[in-house]
Amino acid sequence: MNKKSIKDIDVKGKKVFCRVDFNVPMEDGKVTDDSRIKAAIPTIEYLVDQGARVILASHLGRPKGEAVEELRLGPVGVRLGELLRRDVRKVDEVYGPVVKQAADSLMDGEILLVENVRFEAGEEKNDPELAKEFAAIADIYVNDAFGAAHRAHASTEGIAQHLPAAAGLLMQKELEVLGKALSDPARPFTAIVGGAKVKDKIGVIDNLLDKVDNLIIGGGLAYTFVKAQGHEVGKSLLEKDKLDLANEFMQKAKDKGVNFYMPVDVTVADDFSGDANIKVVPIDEIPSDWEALDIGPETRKKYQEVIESSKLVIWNGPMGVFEIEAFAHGTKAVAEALAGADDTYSVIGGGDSAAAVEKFGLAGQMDHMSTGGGASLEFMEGKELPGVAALNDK
Ligand SMILES: Nc1ncnc2c1ncn2[C@@H]1O[C@H](COP(=O)(O)OP(=O)(O)OP(=O)(O)O)[C@@H](O)[C@H]1O
Ligand SMILES: O=C(O)[C@H](O)COP(=O)(O)O
Repeated sequence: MNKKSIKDIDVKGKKVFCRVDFNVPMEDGKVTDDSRIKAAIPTIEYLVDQGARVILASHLGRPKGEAVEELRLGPVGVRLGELLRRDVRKVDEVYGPVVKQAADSLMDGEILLVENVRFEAGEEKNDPELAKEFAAIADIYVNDAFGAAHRAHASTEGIAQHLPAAAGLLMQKELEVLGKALSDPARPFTAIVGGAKVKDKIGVIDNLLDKVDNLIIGGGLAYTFVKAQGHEVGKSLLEKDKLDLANEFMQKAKDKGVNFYMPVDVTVADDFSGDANIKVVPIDEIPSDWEALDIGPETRKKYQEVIESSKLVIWNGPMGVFEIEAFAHGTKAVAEALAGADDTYSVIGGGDSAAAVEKFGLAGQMDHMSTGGGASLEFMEGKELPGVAALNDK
């Protein structure tokens, strides 16, 4: 990584404004998945151990510039305190005199959590005045919020213009793992791209076709490719305006010598529900009034073989409607193959694939689970992330 990390700077006794991504799911005022909080702990502990005065800031949800009671960071602070086994002071303001006073009264190694930065309209507008307010309470800026690094907001980008700015340990790890995968991958290198729509994955497929040995397609987006190959897809998801693009991608794969894997059989249903009638059919026999909601057993087997023979796999997007048990087999088979393949380095590109892996209880067996959904997607598209670009070069 060519950006400064917290290990390159002296933080002792300094007030460090540390942007984290604590955008976690909550229910009834309790955090229901704390993986993103856990992922930030190494940076927070490092700062504490070095004697920094730590000011943590995060967004939660999309409150659109005003205070929303359910999106306060109180429960997040409580969970963080439990995980760290330390006091985490929490203020109910994002910036201003109360926050400044709390920050100034921190002793070395103490931690303060400010309120949800998206309660301020200036956050998402990257308002320079808000960025200056953030900078005014600290000596150093650390960005550990990889999940929000694709956003050019006041606490992810603007503030870095006013303070020495370095990456946290999570940010550093995400950039190193994803960066190495794209620039110097172990081979055979396989990408698995699934999810709902081709539209959302155009940049990723295009960029990965320049780099991978194998590209596996699954999920709802597969059926636009299936149709482009001349098969009927019934009521399956189809983006008619992306048929030419699907053909272009398949041609590009051929030109580049990339093995392009598509479903050979699918689970179809007569309704989008767990109670629907379902059956497995070959890919060229999808009935006109049925919908393909998962890859079939032959496809699972083939995809598992490709995974097992790969040295590196990047996975983004589920293979089917994994939220419904009957259509979760394909996604589960991919997750299990990645978990079981000891010689395969597995990178899960955040978002729904990460949620699926968590749901199957296989997270601990993956080599790298990205904490970024949109951010890892943009990274895989080859885009520069503003929250990274703004940090100081080494
Ligand atoms: N065959 C299918 N038909 C309809 N929907 C599908 C199908 N396969 C997968 N999906 C749905 O696609 C959704 C995930 O798509 P999306 O593109 O949002 O995922 P992602 O890229 O993993 O996530 P994120 O955008 O959060 O990173 C899931 O809710 C899943 O149910
Ligand atoms: O959950 C995420 O992907 C990040 O926290 C970014 O959230 P956002 O999409 O609301 O900017």
